[in-house]
Amino acid sequence: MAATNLFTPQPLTKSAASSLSWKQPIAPAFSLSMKRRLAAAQPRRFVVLAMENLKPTILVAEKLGEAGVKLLKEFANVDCSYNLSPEELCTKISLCDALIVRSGTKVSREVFESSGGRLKVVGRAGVGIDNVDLSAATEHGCLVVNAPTANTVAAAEHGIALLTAMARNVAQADASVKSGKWERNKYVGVSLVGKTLAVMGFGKVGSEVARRAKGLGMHVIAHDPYAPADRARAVGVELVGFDEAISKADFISLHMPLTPATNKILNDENFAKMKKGVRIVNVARGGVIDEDALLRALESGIVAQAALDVFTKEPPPADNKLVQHERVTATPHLGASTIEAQEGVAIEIAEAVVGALKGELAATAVNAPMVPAEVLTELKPYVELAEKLGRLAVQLVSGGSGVKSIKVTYASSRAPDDLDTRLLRAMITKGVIEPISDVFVNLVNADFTAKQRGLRIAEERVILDGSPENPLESIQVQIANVQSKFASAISESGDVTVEGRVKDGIPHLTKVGSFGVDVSLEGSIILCRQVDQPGMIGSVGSILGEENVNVSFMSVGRVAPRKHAIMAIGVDDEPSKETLKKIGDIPAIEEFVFLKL
Ligand SMILES: NC(=O)c1ccc[n+]([C@@H]2O[C@H](COP(=O)([O-])OP(=O)(O)OC[C@H]3O[C@@H](n4cnc5c(N)ncnc54)[C@H](O)[C@@H]3O)[C@@H](O)[C@H]2O)c1
Ligand SMILES: O=C(O)[C@H](O)COP(=O)(O)O
Repeated sequence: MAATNLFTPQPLTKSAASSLSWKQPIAPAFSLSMKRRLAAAQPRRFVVLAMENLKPTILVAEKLGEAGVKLLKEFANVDCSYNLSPEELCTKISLCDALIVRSGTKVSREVFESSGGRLKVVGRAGVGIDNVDLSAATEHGCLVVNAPTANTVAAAEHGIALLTAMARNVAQADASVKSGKWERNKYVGVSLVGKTLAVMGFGKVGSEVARRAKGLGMHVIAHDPYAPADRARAVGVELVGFDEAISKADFISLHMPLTPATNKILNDENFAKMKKGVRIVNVARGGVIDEDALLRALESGIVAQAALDVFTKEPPPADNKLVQHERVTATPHLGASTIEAQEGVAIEIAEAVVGALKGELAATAVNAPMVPAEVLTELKPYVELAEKLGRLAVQLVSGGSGVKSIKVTYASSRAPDDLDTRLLRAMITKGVIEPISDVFVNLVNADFTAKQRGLRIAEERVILDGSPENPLESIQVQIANVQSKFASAISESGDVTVEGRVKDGIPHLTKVGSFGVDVSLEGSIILCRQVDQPGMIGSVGSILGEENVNVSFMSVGRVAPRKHAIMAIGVDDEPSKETLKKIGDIPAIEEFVFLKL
């Protein structure tokens, strides 16, 4: 079975994409067979150029460590273009399959819109993804991945560097000495030992800062509404409420992401709650501090000093009053800038982007479910089954019926917690939406697209007795409140119903309406309802045979002998209209439908 590519996103046009299967890795699928064909047919120079063009293109818009660029080049054409204006980025992006940025590039909605559907992955070479419009990425089915771990230590070390440098006026004293002065009394500092440090945001960087600050003899408390208390306890840190943290602290170090909830979280109201003479370090994001309020707090003496690596606008304007302030130490967003961190980040993001372009699920996906590789391997045939059932169900609906409500029933012997259905739901959504629209659906945009189209998908689990060896016994897809072009597809519940299961790793259709069938879901399917009588299989088979349509499978499901039956015929080729008409003209056939998988 081909590798499952869960991220194959929107090619430029749907017709151009029809040859590209959801399950084919983007570049390798092209390159292997196409390269061989080109090599056989074309002069050598042309072949090289053609092969280059078949590789995906990755735009690296900010400086990335060499090791990462090298990794990217093994897989793709890499365009390293730094300092692009927003307009230049929008122009270039339509030629790129992936984009890699750091914090200096705004990946706005316009970027996704300008990509014309070609952009499949945005890689953020670092942690903070506040410079990427995640909603726009999701709406465009574009995966966003980041490199969340490789710069943690660098950021924590920079936080500690700023803390100690600020307390001892290192930057100010250095500038003074360089200007020829010797001001020993002016730059008397404060000690850290025994002082209380409030770490705001006890995640990766925050906990590393806490660990180091404890080593400096500080009393460390932390505030993080989402951090587990045992993780804090393990570092010897007490988790406290926001007000308690900021009011008890001699030093405050910020380590939370910039979100609507943390935007300007240090504002006039909260500065007023702080101890007079508090010192503040920010290596998180400029936006978590109201910079005007900080200036006022510095002027009023509430804040004695601040050390800032990040600013609301980067770079800050040259006359920025905070940067110019005597009691502020400023660095140009250097938290992640060590040789070691940049090499690590570059490799981490290159691997994530290449993996995503190959269709692998990224462990650092920001806007898609992260599914462990072993779960994905196990679910692979069920993922295929889910998409095909969606595709079949929607093709059974009469035009104009308006598909609005889908019920999916998963029958499994596993406990509900052991079955992650997000992938399956996404693929059913893809199967249902794609045949009836121009929208391309993937794991990233499936839920969004369903919601946007007013499509409700209800999921139900049926827990079976038996061995939980397989993740699922069957998947049933029902579309409610619709007419069917094949009346027998309506089950007793009144819904268009199809059900399938995986047998020996191959998806099978096992039920249509209330009729049991058994056809492997490969190629296409003809469904006929007939009066159950001898010779039917032969009649249909010979019409198809005369037209050279290869039959892969046939199965008959009936309510009772000599009553109604459903014949499901798997075909490798699409029969002509005339052939289908001849089948329809067989007197015992009451209705039939041709369904493409
Ligand atoms: N200056 C730099 O170069 C640099 C380098 C690395 C990271 N960063 C920034 O540092 C921050 C932390 O990075 P990280 O890798 O530790 O991320 P992380 O996700 O591991 O940790 C962030 C923590 O903040 C917590 N949090 C969320 N909302 C909060 C709130 N309202 N109040 C308190 N805590 C809250 C989260 O629960 C989480 O534990 C991010 O903003 C990141 O962009 C900056
Ligand atoms: O969020 C991050 O990873 C840091 O802010 C680093 O940003 P940078 O990659 O622009 O240095």
